[in-house]
Amino acid sequence: MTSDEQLREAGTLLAAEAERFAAMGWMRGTSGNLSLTLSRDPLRLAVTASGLDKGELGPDDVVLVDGRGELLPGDLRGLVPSAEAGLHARIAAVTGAGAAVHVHAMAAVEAGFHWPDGVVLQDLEMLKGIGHSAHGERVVIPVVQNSQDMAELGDRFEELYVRPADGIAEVPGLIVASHGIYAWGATQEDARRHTEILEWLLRFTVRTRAPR
Ligand SMILES: CSC[C@@H](O)[C@@H](O)C(=O)COP(=O)(O)O
Ligand SMILES: [Zn+2]
Repeated sequence: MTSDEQLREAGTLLAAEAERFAAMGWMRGTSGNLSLTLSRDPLRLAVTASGLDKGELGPDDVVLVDGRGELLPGDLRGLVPSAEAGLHARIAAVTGAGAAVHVHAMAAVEAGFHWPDGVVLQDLEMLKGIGHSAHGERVVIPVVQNSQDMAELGDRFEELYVRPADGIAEVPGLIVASHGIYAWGATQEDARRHTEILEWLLRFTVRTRAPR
């Protein structure tokens, strides 16, 4: 069972994370959302509430959702789960992530615009920060078309997701075209690191390789 106390603890953590991402300009206004996986069986996530200024969240601005991103009954506070809670839940279910971050970082949106079939990264030291080799490995950040239907977006994500195998790590990120990026990890610190490093990699790639 997930207690009110656990939810508040998650809220405290996610509010601090959101403030950090907002300060970087990646969660402008109400954009972006965050989740923590609180239990696996059944799948339960703490997810930021919808429509709030993500730079000003407090410990109570999270809700508990199920494996489809739906609000658990019994929460009478009138908060609505993030419109994208369903994709957070799918990412947690498919990848086993303990935390997921979604931001509208411009570099990710630009990269998705230039390379709608996936953004190829290679021979960059920062690739080590997402668990890949700095040399000689071709890493593709998948890009899916945007949708307002989270089940559809989840299916598009699953079609492209490659599980870790043969000593090769997963790619812990997904670009949603004309929208933003998701990144995840075992812990909130891992999800944050992946978000920040992916943003760097994408910004560098757009600056150096995008057609002008
Ligand atoms: C300007 S925010 C657009 C939203 O539809 C969405 O993409 C988003 O990132 C935030 O939605 P939210 O429901 O507040 O979690
Ligand atoms: Zn969004």
